[in-house]
Amino acid sequence: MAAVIIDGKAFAAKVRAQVGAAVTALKAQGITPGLAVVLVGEDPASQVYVRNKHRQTIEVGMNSFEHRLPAETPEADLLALIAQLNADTAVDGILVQLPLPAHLNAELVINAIDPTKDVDGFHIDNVGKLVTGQKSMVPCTPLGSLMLLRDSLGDLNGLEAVVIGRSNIVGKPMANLLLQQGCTVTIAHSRTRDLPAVVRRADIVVAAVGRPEMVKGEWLKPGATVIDVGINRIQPAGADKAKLVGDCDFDSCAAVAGAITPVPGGVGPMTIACLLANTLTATCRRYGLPEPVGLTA
Ligand SMILES: NC(=O)C1=CN([C@@H]2O[C@H](COP(=O)(O)OP(=O)(O)OC[C@H]3O[C@@H](n4cnc5c(N)ncnc54)[C@H](OP(=O)(O)O)[C@@H]3O)[C@@H](O)[C@H]2O)C=CC1
Ligand SMILES: Nc1nc(=O)c2c([nH]1)NC[C@@H]1CN(c3ccc(C(=O)N[C@@H](CCC(=O)O)C(=O)O)cc3)C=[N+]21
Ligand SMILES: [Mg+2]
Repeated sequence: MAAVIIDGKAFAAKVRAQVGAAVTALKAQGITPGLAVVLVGEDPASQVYVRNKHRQTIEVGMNSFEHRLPAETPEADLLALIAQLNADTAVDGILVQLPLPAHLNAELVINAIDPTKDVDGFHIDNVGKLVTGQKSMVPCTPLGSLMLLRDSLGDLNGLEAVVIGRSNIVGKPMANLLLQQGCTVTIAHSRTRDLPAVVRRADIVVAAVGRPEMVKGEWLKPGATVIDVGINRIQPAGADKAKLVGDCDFDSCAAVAGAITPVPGGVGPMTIACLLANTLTATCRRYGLPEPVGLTA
């Protein structure tokens, strides 16, 4: 049996429609949510994401504020911009695109953001709240991945989950969310011994590695649900155009999995949809309004 292909692009469109409807209702009360995105430097991939975020922010009816700074921007200037955005009443959400140029201390910069406006959920206050089960802003990629898993599988209690990757932006928050959902969670990484054997026990595999097509179908338990977070641009031999692939070898995995997200069209679109959902959530909390249903963890 071939796997169900999880349509993240379609799911993300539904999330954005729900966000858009909520924004329309807020605007009728005189509130327009605003998202500020800060991009330092000229990384081409980052430019594409920032452009997509801007377009989709406008499409759901929010205000979008873009701040593009030169690669050599001094840290003090970036911190001053963040202080200004923290104080700006038109700004409900702030995202600083990562990675930052090497001379900037990303940890310091992220922790300078007002945690209630930290729509990436990377501020240490939000990380601590997520780990201890307090209400927080949840990182967009893990939140979007969880929405897809709950839609595919329903109740996740008792399931074996293996998260490959232990980064602060994907692997660790994903593992914490799955733990909260009642999964038995294993976090694998570059030091893991016998990764195929670890992956084989999983009902849920989340691959966030950054290695093109690394996870093979033979590693999977038949029927497993596979969330492929990886975004890798590769140059296939003989082809003239670069191609986007995930961290999973799609064809061999789809032959064994029960369900799998494609790349593109899987987790990527959910990440941006959840960024908008988090901006809406931040706005509702700020005004003491009820939070949107189904858009938080
Ligand atoms: N779809 C989306 O919206 C998003 C996609 N991404 C993509 O997800 C992927 C992961 O991103 P990110 O978490 O930032 O990446 P990082 O490079 O920060 O982390 C990668 C993790 O994978 C582990 N790893 C590397 N090689 C191996 C290996 N051979 N076996 C097992 N584990 C390994 C590393 O282990 P160790 O810690 O030991 O070094 C590390 O924990 C990338 O492809 C990125 O482009 C990222 C963000 C959003
Ligand atoms: N502060 C911060 N927050 C982030 O959330 C953040 C970041 N920095 N830095 C970079 C990563 C990466 N990321 C993606 C978002 C959307 C797609 C996406 O929409 N992907 C499309 C394809 C897009 C394409 O063609 O390149 C898809 O998978 O279908 C991918 C990757 C967010 N990130
Ligand atoms: Mg406003």
